[in-house]
Amino acid sequence: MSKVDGAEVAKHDSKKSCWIVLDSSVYDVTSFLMKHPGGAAILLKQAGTDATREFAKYHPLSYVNDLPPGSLLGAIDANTLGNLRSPKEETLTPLKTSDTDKEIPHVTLCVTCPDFEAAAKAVLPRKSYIYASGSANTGLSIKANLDDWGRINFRPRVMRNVGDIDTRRSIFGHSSPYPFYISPMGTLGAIHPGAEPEMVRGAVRKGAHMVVSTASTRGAQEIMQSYVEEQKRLNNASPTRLFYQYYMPVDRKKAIQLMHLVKEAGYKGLWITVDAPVLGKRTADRYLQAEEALAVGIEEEQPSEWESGHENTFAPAMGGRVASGQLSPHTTWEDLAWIRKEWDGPIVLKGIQCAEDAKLAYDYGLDGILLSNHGGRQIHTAPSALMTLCEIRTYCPEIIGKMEIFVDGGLRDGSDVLKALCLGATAVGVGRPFLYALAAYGSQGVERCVDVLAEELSTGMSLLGVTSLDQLKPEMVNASRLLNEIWRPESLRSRL
Ligand code: HEM
Ligand SMILES: Cc1cc2nc3c(=O)[nH]c(=O)nc-3n(C[C@H](O)[C@H](O)[C@H](O)COP(=O)(O)O)c2cc1C
Repeated sequence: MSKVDGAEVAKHDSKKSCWIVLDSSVYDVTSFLMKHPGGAAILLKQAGTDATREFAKYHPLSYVNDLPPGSLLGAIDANTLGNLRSPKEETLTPLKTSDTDKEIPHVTLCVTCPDFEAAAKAVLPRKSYIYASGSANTGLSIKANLDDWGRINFRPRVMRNVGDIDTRRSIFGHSSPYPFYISPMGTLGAIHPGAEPEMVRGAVRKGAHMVVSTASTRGAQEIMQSYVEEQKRLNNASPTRLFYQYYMPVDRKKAIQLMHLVKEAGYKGLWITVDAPVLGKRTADRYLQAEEALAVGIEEEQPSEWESGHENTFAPAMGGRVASGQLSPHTTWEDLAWIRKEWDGPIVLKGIQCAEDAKLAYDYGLDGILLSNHGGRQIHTAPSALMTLCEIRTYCPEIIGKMEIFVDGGLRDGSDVLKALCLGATAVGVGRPFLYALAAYGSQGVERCVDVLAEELSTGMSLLGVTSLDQLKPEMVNASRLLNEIWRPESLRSRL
């Protein structure tokens, strides 16, 4: 293939013809513009330029293999790089760029989870902050997540010799110093240049478990490699284990390939996300996309084929990739049978939002469920995980203690973890606080965030009157407000 001149690439800078350079190769992405799950605007902004640096924030290089056949035009002529266009002017003022020389408080000044958000907001580009903080529709789901932790009160016991506190908890037999773990979050390359491996290093140093997202910037094997290296540095002393969050590829063969790859890499459990058959309406992202589209001269961006969730020509092609965030609207409970054949480790359904599905998951023999509404990013006016837990306590209490039950969404104080555990949860997932800590301080921030939560947790235990987590009981909390508001069947039944 002949070399392509930078001046020629620079000419193809519109939606009629859009070329970009990635890792010294020139690609014609014109036919891919409307198929790109991240939108056409971001590609058009890079049209005629070397997009390698921007691309690496979001994707592993292997993504180029998923471009339509014939997209590769050849290698860029290295002597003509100066003729390339520079990316279109950033018309949206970033909050600030992600350079590390920005003034942010010293990490020790972060003493609560919200402090990490303030620090992250100061360093993250606007697009990244919107991606992280965003939620669905009018924001009522995320509001319920945040509020409901405060709608349960403790019922502390006193004079109980609480000098010696043990906060340990196991997840599928893997002990951790804490009953909380880092939730899976995609595209961490847009949050910190070290992306997922940087988060992993912080987790390993503190012994916290972490669930890795299918939509990670770095591949599943590379992330596991960073885990192995950090463990080695610590003489394999860290109890941290990595689990894998699984967005099911639409194509069965690719779905199986991905599962095998994840298993071989050493992930300890599969957390299948079931609350995202299609992407929720991420309102703040939509405003931004519209602004970006206008800035590059597309009046209105149609939802990409992938986003619309209909028959989907793109997703199957992405299926076998190590890291790709595709959603399959076709998954049903029946799929669990073949998944079980391919994956012999623990399986958790992530995104259970009512007692009926919790019971079904139990009947289908799942190892665990995660009560979650995806951090308020999927369905509008979703129940909080605590509300769903109260529903389970009321309508199918028999499943509590028989399978591992996790909750996530809106946890911002370590002592709140105790409320979920009193009501029967195994552990709590924490998302954004870790993401913000990573954004502002890298792995050091992740460590600090673990410390903040752990200290609040341990203090909370002493003040509640317990010394170990197995002493927690439902009567140690007053959950009446949530219990009063749970769903009631129209015809009275006491069990599902
Ligand atoms: C060249 C081939 C490309 C392919 C096959 C591709 C594929 C994808 C896929 C599958 C997603 C969905 C989420 C995920 O898996 O992470 C996505 C999202 C995204 N992509 Fe690309 N992409 C390409 C190029 C680019 C380039 C050049 C950029 C930036 C310069 C970019 C920026 C983004 C962004 C910002 C998102 C949204 C991330 C999010 O909100 O989660 N992509 N892309
Ligand atoms: C920026 C961001 C990205 C996320 N990406 C994923 C993902 O790729 N897969 C997934 O199952 N959940 C994802 N989630 C949801 C989290 O796993 C978790 O359910 C949620 O963040 C918990 O709420 P919290 O952020 O309020 O703690 C994401 C959440 C955020 C904030």
